[in-house]
Amino acid sequence: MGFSGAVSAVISGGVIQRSYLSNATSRGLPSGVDPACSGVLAFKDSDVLGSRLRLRSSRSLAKKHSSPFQVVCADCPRPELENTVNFLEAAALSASFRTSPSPARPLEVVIAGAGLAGLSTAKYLADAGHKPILLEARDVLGGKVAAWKDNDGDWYETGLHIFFGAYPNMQNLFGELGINDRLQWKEHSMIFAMPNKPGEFSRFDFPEALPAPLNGIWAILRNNEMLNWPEKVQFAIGLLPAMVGGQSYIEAQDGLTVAEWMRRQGVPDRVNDEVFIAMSKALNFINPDELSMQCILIALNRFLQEKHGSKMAFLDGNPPERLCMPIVDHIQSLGGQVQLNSRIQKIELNSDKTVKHFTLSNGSIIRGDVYVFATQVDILKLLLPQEWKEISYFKRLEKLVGVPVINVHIWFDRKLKNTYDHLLFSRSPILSVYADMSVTCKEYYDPNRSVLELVFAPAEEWISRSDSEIIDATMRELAKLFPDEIAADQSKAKIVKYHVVKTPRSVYKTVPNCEPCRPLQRSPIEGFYLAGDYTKQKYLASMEGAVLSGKLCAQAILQDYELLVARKLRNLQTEATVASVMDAKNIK
Ligand SMILES: Cc1cc2nc3c(=O)[nH]c(=O)nc-3n(C[C@H](O)[C@H](O)[C@H](O)COP(=O)(O)OP(=O)(O)OC[C@H]3O[C@@H](n4cnc5c(N)ncnc54)[C@H](O)[C@@H]3O)c2cc1C
Repeated sequence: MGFSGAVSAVISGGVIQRSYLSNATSRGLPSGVDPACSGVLAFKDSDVLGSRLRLRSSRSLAKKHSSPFQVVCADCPRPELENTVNFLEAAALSASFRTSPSPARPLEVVIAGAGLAGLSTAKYLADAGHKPILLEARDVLGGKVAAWKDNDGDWYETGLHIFFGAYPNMQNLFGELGINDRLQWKEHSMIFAMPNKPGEFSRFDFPEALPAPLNGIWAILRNNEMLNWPEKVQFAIGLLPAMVGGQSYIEAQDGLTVAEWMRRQGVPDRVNDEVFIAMSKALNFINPDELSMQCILIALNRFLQEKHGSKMAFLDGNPPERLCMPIVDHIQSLGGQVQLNSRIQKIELNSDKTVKHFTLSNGSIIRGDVYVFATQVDILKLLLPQEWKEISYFKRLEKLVGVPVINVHIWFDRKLKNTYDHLLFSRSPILSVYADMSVTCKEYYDPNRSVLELVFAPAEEWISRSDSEIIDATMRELAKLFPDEIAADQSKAKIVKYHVVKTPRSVYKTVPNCEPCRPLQRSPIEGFYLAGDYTKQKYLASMEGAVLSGKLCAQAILQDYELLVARKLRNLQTEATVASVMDAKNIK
């Protein structure tokens, strides 16, 4: 795909000063633009006009960012980058860290948890000239994207992870780290198994030639195997208020489950059964009778508004090495620290309820100027100091509870044929999505045997059962998906080995009325911040949400810089006074 046109915007002092539309400058930056502080976005020729209009209409987003920054949307051969305000905003936010004036007194920021949110917080703070100290409890990076190598050298993961076109902050991060080529983009389709026709699949194919939302509408209209015409029409009518009401309508649906919303809108049950059970399980590992409708509407909005929103990519290998390590290298190259096996056991407080220090499980004490908790919400709740528990900001966290999920890997003795180089929606009552990783992922590629990675959900009833029970149940479902190749008793394909990874508390369970309980990254405790996919950000509990939450957390710390430096100086003064009093009294 060639890009010969470029759109550039110079944003300074929080306002877009100039925007450029020029073929002549497409290979270079327009004059007056500092290359060191350019965020990168790509625009196709055909989209340039639309992009320019969007740039104009996006002035308001520039005002959100306090520090002056520039964004250059230059030539870039990345079809996955979409010309939307979301991408511009993501690039702008990234650029604001790199271009913020270097701090006279860099802050030492202690961050608990090296999942994507903690890594992102540390990365962007380091970009802004501060000193993150990232502490991870386990001996592996990545949290919910963690993975391990078994004795044969094969990797197994916490979860089968898909990167969507509608992940602007994630794609920006890949770009900033220079690892774009590690995203393996698949054809723009969604592929569902057909439970009533074992071994068959039904596809939603998004045509490249059409812009959003027409490509999505086309994909839905062209599929006649899952929904018939009257069902499609009734669903479209049900969705009309969302189309007209926009964001405020979407937010107002947080009080309803998907199933309740469908009934209220007169959408036939079959639409729920055919499409939304699979979608609910893929989004939050639960069924539509539990999931908040807001979650579905946010996903639909992103998938339908952005041309490549629902386009999917697999990482080309294991996430700790292929994604997390480059972030760590970046942090360390800027003077930050990352320590594994460093579990925070206690948050110790000063008399004014601010954080005095973190105590690790090995007894060591870690002090900083600022403290961030980027652990799962369930861990934060366990470690909350008694003195904070009645503060409403923390009290509201009670409603946020991690949902159980299980990730299953099965290595077979042969190459299975009834599969695609793509993510597949199993539409099984106990399985969600799956993929043959020996086909979809470069590092796991194997020409002779298949490696199925499957998300087992809902997992509430299964989480405490044995691995062999889980594998037996999985095999019974796989026999329906591969009727010619797999039998539950292994009389067809044989299992060479398997791994079962249970996560009893994964992403927060997005039941109705959770949204008001999601905390902002800035807490009411001076010098204490939160990051994590469960914190307030406009994406769901996802990798994109985790990365964005880290950026927002770093942004809040930068905004509070003066206050935090004043606090640091006060603390230094107090320590000096205590030391001199002790000296005077000759106390050791
Ligand atoms: C099975 C599965 C499939 C998924 N599929 C997708 C997908 O396809 N696409 C997508 O976008 N998202 C997916 N997700 C969700 C995604 O993985 C998460 O939203 C995201 O990784 C969360 O990142 P986080 O940093 O907020 O939290 P976490 O990854 O949970 O990170 C928290 C970190 O804190 C550490 N920690 C905990 N306690 C302490 C302590 N006391 N001291 C120090 N450190 C501590 C933990 O070890 C962990 O490393 C999936 C998740 C699962 C489980």
